[in-house]
Amino acid sequence: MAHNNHTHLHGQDLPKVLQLLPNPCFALVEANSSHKFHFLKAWASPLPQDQFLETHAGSVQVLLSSSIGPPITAQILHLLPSLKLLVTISAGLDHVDLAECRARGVAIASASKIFAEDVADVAVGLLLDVMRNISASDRFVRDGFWVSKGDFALGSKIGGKRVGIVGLGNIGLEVAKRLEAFGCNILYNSRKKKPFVSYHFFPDVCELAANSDVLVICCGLNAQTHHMINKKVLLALGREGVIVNVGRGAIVDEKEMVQCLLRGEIGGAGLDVFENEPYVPKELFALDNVVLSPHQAALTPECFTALRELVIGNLEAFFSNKPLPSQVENN
Ligand SMILES: O=CC(=O)O
Repeated sequence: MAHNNHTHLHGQDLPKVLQLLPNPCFALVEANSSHKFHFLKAWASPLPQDQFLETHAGSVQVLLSSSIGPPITAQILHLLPSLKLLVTISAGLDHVDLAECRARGVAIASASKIFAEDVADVAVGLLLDVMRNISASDRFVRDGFWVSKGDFALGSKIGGKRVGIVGLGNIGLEVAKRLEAFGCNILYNSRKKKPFVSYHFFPDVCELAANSDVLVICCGLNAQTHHMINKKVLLALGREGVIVNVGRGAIVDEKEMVQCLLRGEIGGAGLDVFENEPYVPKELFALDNVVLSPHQAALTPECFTALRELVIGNLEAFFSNKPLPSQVENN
């Protein structure tokens, strides 16, 4: 095809990066690197997605994705036989068919290192809030009850509490570091014992719950962790026990958790993630021992800037055959 628009021709010649859906973070990436990469937007094409992918099947080596929106399925990967790299702007990988990526030799770069500190801050914030009644106290004061009713219910001390971290990855380690400074005793459950930490390891999550005052869920969602925090684990955590979830909603059996909270079988919950977002079980709205947050633990402007740089770094590394800055293991 003859091109007389030089800039346009130049753009077409740049390495291609595919996006299936619009995303504010992809827009930031593009704003800073449109001179280096040609961003193909399936969502902006009049063609149906499958047809758009077929049109570019031979040339697309990189796909940008996020955990919001439709998953990266075997069917999508099948339509992209030249794909070599999936860059996801999430820490979680539960939206990706990892086995299919493995089978096709598609490398994955994620954002888990970037989000770890911010997510850990929110995990600790939720823990403090539930245990010291911060949000509930705020409502108490605003509603004028300090004047009309007097004292508010006591919270419990943070120092000395046994905190069981489920998933000692980037996020879990940051949670542990922060809560150690509060004087908590850190325990954990993970796929494998970590040789580089001295925290007590529990191979069984139910045992961990039975030995913890608080469980902080920091692991990824996969077939093994789906509903891993079931009724048995919740009952083992016990009447005073608090659950904090900054992983994925479906790691906890949400229906059982709601029942346990309603029956007083666990002490409280601080939740940034839910099974059916953005829908939150309504029963939770009336509970003062529950703190709710709209899956925003990772969302800070600082994080977005770092994320933009990380994505561009991965794209540059890939197209110049260098090691990827944030490749994840997919064995
Ligand atoms: O939930 C957010 C993420 O996985 O990054």
